[in-house]
Amino acid sequence: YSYESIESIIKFILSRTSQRPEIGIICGTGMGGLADILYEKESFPYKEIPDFPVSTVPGHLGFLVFGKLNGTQVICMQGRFHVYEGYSVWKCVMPIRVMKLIGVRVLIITNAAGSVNQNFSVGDIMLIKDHINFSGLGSNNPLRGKNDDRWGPRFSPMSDAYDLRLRQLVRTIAKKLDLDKYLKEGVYCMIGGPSYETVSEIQLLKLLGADAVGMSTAHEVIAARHCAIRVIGISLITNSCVMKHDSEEMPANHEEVMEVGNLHKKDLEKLVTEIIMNIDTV
Ligand SMILES: O=P(O)(O)O[C@H]1O[C@H](CO)[C@@H](O)[C@H]1O
Ligand code: HPA
Repeated sequence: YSYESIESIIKFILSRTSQRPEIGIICGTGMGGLADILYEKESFPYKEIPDFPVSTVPGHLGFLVFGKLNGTQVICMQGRFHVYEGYSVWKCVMPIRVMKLIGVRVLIITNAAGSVNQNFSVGDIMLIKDHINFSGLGSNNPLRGKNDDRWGPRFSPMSDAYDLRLRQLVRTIAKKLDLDKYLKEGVYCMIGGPSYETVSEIQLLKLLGADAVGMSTAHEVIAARHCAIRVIGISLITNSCVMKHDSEEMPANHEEVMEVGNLHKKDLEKLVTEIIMNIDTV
């Protein structure tokens, strides 16, 4: 997508809504209900937006939702794009650039993830402090190809990808909401999927310093940071990864991932609502 092609998508969308949000949300698997915290909603099915990919994964509805929360305008992706769906990585992150041109300054990225850290439990919320972009380390990076400086520089730093002050805000809010017992902080590892990891792969990720694993987010964060959007990353721990060979533990499965997403939707809604209401303080 050229800069100009994103501009024409923007033209299509903005001619259909008067809302101009500065805060974005990406809903993880089973967390599409996060859009329910908004009122005066205007929803656009992805399939009706020119040049937009469509959602193909259960638990990802496929709507771009504009709405308000306590007077603050928000844009929400009810459904994200994964590389394993067959989309190129640059195509998966295209909506981030759409958000940028709409005026988004802060993006709250949520996902469902398996725990690698054995101190984490299902239902915990992991505030992402860093990521390991497993496939991106090879060369499957969303910024690969000709750089357009209107988005950002050729070489983009990532050592400060997960905004420190916003993380402090999330910690404070979690305490206030009495969610701090569920709040963990750690490193998210993005793998390509769609197969879940083998036991040896999980052991490898653990050695590398990963606390949770999933098949999304890192590429989105890279695209967001490239165009100077500040990022909050939140993983809901939906399953414990099997760490030992020949164990009787239940293997990862998408039904469980979606179910846990739904089960803890209220906690996430409370957290995200409070974040949005306080974001201007940082
Ligand atoms: O990262 P999100 O989209 O939340 O979903 C996670 O859950 C799915 C696997 O169950 C994968 O898509 C994985 O990335
Ligand atoms: N592995 C990879 N992706 C996931 C998992 C997992 O265990 N759970 C949710 N998304």
